[in-house]
Amino acid sequence: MSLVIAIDGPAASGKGTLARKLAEHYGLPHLDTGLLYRATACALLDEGLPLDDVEAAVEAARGLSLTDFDEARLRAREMGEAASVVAAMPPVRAALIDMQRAFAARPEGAVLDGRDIGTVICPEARVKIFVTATPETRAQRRALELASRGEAVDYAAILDDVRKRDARDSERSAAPLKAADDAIKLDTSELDREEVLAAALAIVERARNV
Ligand SMILES: Nc1ncnc2c1ncn2[C@@H]1O[C@H](COP(=O)(O)OP(=O)(O)O)[C@@H](O)[C@H]1O
Ligand SMILES: Nc1ccn([C@@H]2O[C@H](COP(=O)(O)OP(=O)(O)O)[C@@H](O)[C@H]2O)c(=O)n1
Repeated sequence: MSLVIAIDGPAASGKGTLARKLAEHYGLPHLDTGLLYRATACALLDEGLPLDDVEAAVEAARGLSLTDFDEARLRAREMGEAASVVAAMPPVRAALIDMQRAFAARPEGAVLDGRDIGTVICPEARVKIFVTATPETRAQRRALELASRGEAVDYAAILDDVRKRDARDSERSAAPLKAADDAIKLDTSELDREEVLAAALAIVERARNV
């Protein structure tokens, strides 16, 4: 049986890092679904269009190619903000569903991370993990990440971004950020990357052996 692992959680909780490590461990393909929303927003910004231009956003979403992302650019601070604006529009989410489900349907399985993987994209996933950490921890991690990429960082502004994005992602009506009822919560505030991986592997192995 194929192994689909759904990882969800708020901004900078460590979803992507964990998803990458799990994918490597199990030899599965990984899709960071946040990049889809970031790339959609980026296409609008590049064309000088407003982020609330639904038609243009849907067209940009439909035209995305999974192998064609400029990650360095997409992971810039302002793209996270812009992504959460386009991600609140139901037609944009609808335009991205098939691509994500097709990825998850690969015969060997897949690891996907985002906000709605366990709830909407892969409700039948064998393993669902909801990764959390305090806003302060997440802001600190994101500040370190952006600084290491050469972005000027202001911890207070990043904490403010994290809080605003949590609110926007949780309060929207379309696929809001929330743990699926059958997701296992993993608080990473006090754990380093290896400890998070070890805890997640224990969760996956338990789920596989049920
Ligand atoms: N357990 C951890 N402890 C410390 N730093 C972490 C941990 N997990 C991830 N990070 C770092 O925090 C930043 C955000 O992690 P990332 O996996 O990109 O989060 P997300 O995908 O949830 O936005 C990255 O720089 C990553 O290396
Ligand atoms: N499955 C997903 C993934 C991301 N998103 C949106 O895209 C934005 C950027 O997602 P991301 O996962 O790249 O952001 P970080 O958690 O890495 O900061 C989020 O704030 C969400 O608004 C979403 O709505 N659904």
